[in-house]
Amino acid sequence: MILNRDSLVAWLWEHNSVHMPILTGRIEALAGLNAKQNEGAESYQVVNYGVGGHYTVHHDAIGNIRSTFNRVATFLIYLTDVAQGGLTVFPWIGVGVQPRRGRAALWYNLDRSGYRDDRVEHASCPVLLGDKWVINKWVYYGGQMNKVVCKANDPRAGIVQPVA
Ligand SMILES: O=C(O)CCC(=O)C(=O)O
Ligand SMILES: [Fe+2]
Repeated sequence: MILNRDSLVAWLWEHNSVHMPILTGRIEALAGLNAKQNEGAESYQVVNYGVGGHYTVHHDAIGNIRSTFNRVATFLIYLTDVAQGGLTVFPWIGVGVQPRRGRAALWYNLDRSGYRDDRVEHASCPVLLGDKWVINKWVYYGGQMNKVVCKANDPRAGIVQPVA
């Protein structure tokens, strides 16, 4: 038994269903990021928690390494309402997200230098009543080159564009 986590996990790939590329397109439109599997992101991770199911405080970034394959952002989609419990909580910033079918949360795991931002440690509180289903989309740092760094006049790029 894994103590820090009690949930079932499966992976969904872009080619597994015609719906996946549509979902990816929506994530890209909302987040302004490249969320394509391999190129800019991981495949989808589907998670199911039953009563008592939880995930203790953790960080989605892999270690504290600057890697183009580290998870710059998390797009978490809630597939179900949960009758009681099951919130996603961010203890350092004091935010809790109540699962609601169709709701999504987006946060950045890395800072502008590519190191992990400890403030976004989070947990999934135990499900008290009902059943919780979510999908994770982890977006890679390196996949955003043409979305942010090389896009003219994007303030997130941190590059001052010469005024003509
Ligand atoms: O289920 C949640 O609310 C959060 C899931 C999570 O943090 C993860 O799978 O990394
Ligand atoms: Fe997480």
